[in-house]
This record gives sequence, structure tokens and C-alpha cells, in this order.
Amino acid sequence: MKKVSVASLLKKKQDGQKFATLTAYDASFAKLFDDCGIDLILIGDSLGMVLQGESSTLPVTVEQVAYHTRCVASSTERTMVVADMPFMSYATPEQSYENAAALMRAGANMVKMEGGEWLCETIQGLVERGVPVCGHLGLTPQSVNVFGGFKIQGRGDAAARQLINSAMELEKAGIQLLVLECIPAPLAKRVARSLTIPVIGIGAGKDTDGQILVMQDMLGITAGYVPSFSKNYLEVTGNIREAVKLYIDEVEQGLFPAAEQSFDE
Ligand SMILES: Nc1nc(=O)c2c([nH]1)NC[C@@H]1CN(c3ccc(C(=O)N[C@@H](CCC(=O)O)C(=O)O)cc3)CN21
Ligand SMILES: CC(C)C(=O)C(=O)O
Ligand SMILES: [Mg+2]
Repeated sequence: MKKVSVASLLKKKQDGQKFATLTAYDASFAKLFDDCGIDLILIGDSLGMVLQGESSTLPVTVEQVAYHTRCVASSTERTMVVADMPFMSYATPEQSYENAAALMRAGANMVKMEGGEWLCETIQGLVERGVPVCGHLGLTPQSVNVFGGFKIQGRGDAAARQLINSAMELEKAGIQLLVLECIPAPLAKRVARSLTIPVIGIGAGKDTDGQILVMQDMLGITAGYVPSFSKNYLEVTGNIREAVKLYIDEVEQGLFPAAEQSFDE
């Protein structure tokens, strides 16, 4: 089976075709998502919250993400595999090379890092050394202590301008995908239209090129807090495979996220 690549996601963007992605942390769900046609699986550092029961993503280590990346990569054929670089594992370019290498050796096709302009040198260095990079802007959960909680970002003209500038600088530095989390829908739409690369949203409205959800949220089995921008698809279908297929369908048709799962401003 032909593997999904950045080029195929870029083609979807250019053709105006939306795509669905999910987090996964183990072989069984990863295989199920791969079978259902999920284009990209993220081994998110959300695993600290949904697997370990922590109240933030900060305790997660590179070794833990590498372990779960191995679990996912070993059972997937078609889907792209992206691994989160955990908190403080990419504070300097040198540190990022070593830690990204561990995740790539574990089977990732790309690594994801949270942050703006300060990351540009790191991104350029990684790409030059053969590591594809996905950016992440908006509500970047590793900065929860700076934000003072999991709060919507990018509200107001100044914050919006700042986020658009950051996105353009990251693209120039070499990211091939960008995640936008928990920002007003109109801002996410502007960013997606301003960039050539595919933009994947979570709590960022329906006008990004792709969508991502934490798998436990879309199955309604999350221990702890469930963000308001998620939707329980298992409740609708009563069957996991059908839930995943319905999610893909709703994303492709532009039905998810609806207004109730988006922030206007
Ligand atoms: N289960 C789960 N789902 C996620 O989407 C997720 C995680 N865990 N862990 C890592 C991060 C943290 N995330 C979060 C967590 C909470 C909110 C939250 O409380 N959002 C409020 C908006 C707050 C505001 O209005 O400013 C919401 O209503 O959704 C958002 C993202 C997203 N990620
Ligand atoms: C919510 C997604 C984008 C993420 O970073 C994670 O699952 O850790
Ligand atoms: Mg993450």
C-alpha cells in the first residue's frame, strides 16, 4: 500500500480536499486507524494526560514518546507517523538533533515542535540533517505555565498578527506541516490561506486543511478534562471503526468541526 507523504497532503490542500488525522499511542489503534484511512497519526505528548493521568504534558520524556512511536510505527503501513518532541527536548539545536534522532529511529516520519520564531534555527538544522518538521502554534500545551492555563490563544489584532508572522517564519525555516491549536476560526483560516504547506487544526475551526483530535476524546473515553472543541463519535455510532469512519467523513465534507466545536473570535 502506498504510504501517505507530505506531498500527498500538499496535493490535497491544493485540490481543496480536507483530511483527517488522529493521535494514537499503541499498535492496535494505530492499525485500526491506518485501515480506516486516517492520513496521519501523531504520537502526541498528550499521552502524559490521556495515558499517564498527569495534569499537563510536561512530565513526558523522549524515551516515552519513542516507545509509543515504536508501538505505532510497527503496525502502520499507509499512514504518516509524526512524533511530538516533548517539553525541553529541543531547547537548543544540538539537543534537538539528538532527541529527534531517537524519535526517527523509533519509526517517526516527522517530528513536531511547539513554538515560533525562536525555533527557526533548530528547524533549519533538522531539515538540513534529514528530519522533516511539523510546527505547532496557538495553544501550545508545553507553555501552559506561561499561559496560566489551557486558554484560547490568538485573540485580538496584536496576537493574531504575531501568530501569522510566526507561521510564515516557520514555513520559511522549513516546516512541512503546521498544527494550530485552540485559536479563533477566522485566524486559522487566514493562516491556512497564507501558507503553502498544509495546516492541521484542533479547536481552530473548519477552514484549516486538515483536522486532528486526541483519540480518547473522539471515542469519549478520556479520563479527566475533555476540551470543548472535541466530539464524541463513538456515542453516535456505537462502534469504534464506524466512529473513525464517520469522523473522516465529517472532516472531508467540512461538517466537523461545526460552530459548536469552534471559537468565533
Ligand atoms: N484529552 C486531551 N485532549 C486534548 O486535546 C489535549 C490533551 N488531552 N492534552 C494535551 C493538550 C491540552 N489540550 C487542551 C486542554 C484543555 C483545553 C481547554 O480547556 N480549552 C477550553 C478553552 C479555554 C478558553 O476558552 O480559553 C475549551 O473550552 O475547550 C484546550 C486544549 C489539548 N491537548
Ligand atoms: C493535540 C495534538 C496536536 C498534540 O500535540 C498532542 O496530542 O500532544
Ligand atoms: Mg502535543
